[in-house]
Amino acid sequence: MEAEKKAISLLSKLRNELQTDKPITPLVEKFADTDIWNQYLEYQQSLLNESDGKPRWFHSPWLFVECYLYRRIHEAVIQSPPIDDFDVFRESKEQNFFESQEPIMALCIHLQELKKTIEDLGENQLKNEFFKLLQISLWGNKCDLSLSGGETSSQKVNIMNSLEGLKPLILVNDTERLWSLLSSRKKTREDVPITRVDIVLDNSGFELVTDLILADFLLSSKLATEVHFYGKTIPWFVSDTTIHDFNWLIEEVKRSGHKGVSGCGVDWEGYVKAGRWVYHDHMFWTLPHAFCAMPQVAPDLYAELQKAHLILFKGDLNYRKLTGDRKWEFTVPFHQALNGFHPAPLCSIRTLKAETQVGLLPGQGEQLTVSEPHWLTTGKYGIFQFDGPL
Ligand SMILES: O=P(O)(O)OC[C@@]1(O)O[C@H](CO)[C@@H](O)[C@@H]1O
Ligand SMILES: [Mn+2]
Repeated sequence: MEAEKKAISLLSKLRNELQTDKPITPLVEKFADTDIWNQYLEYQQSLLNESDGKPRWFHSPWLFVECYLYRRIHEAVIQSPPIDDFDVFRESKEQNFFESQEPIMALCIHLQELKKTIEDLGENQLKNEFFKLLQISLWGNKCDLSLSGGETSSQKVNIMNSLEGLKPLILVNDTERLWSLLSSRKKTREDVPITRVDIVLDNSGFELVTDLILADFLLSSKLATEVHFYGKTIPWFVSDTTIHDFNWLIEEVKRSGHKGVSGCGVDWEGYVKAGRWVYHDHMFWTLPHAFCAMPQVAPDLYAELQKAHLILFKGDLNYRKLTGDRKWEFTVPFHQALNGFHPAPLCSIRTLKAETQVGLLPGQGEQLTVSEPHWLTTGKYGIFQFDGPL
């Protein structure tokens, strides 16, 4: 109880600093990333003129301040042993999973049925299934909990029946590029025995299920031979996936009373055990840096990503970090906005929840602004945006 009281008082102090626009203060508790965070704060300070004073909550770049908020929440917890490994968002993540039971069941059963005949599918049928599961993983990204302030944001209906209707909402659709990359590698499998797809995960709960279904399909269809996942090392943006969430979810799926569903859990655990699914932790994902800083800040992680043949970046926050969260013109090419970040061919799979979007056709963004002023932030629209050699 003493520890809880301490954590709560640190959190109220944090809330007060935020609400009254106090200066952003250095982190105090020694942790693996503390020095890097404090250096980044100094860097933000160095961007200001002397008369501007210190970085503050209402005046510093949103990406930095928002990441800092979640890092400070974590600091309040690690300063309060013995509850220093407590995940303050765990309950809402688990609730999201349980509230999405029906569509989860429908997806798992669909996958199990598909796998029974997958060897006999023709090229076009396989491609259609690939596109379907990609779209499910895209719309799964609607279900994050930070946009709804932690309020329930689960998936209630079976999304498979809605895909056709949602297609016009995909503003950039580079899925053909993903297909041609993976299917041409598969055709030359004898010369290229390994195809590695890396997935930089976003939210746990329903979205993670859609990502694991896609990852299972990649192996079952032989479009990939191994899938590597990246999650967060600390609780992050309410719903983001940690290793605990990843293992917990597989275990829950395995424990389902429905055979089709539990079969998925058994297969997924098997992939992990066999090393065909590999989960990686790295503190870089919970730093405030844009991804173009990765070669300097986390060269080991950059080198790991370079081993992939395709990297899928799930979600809105990853898109903001890919593009540096800048106010780009809508027509700036994605390649340019990546600002030198090209570890391997990559694709952002994201529903739009923040005001950064590049790679649109001339006039496309302006037209949307006229008809729907909030199109950038509601999560209604989505993109598959690819960058890689033609
Ligand atoms: O990365 P996700 O889960 O798709 O979305 C997270 C996110 O949309 O939630 C925040 C709103 O509170 C945004 O800053 C952030 O980009
Ligand atoms: Mn998220």
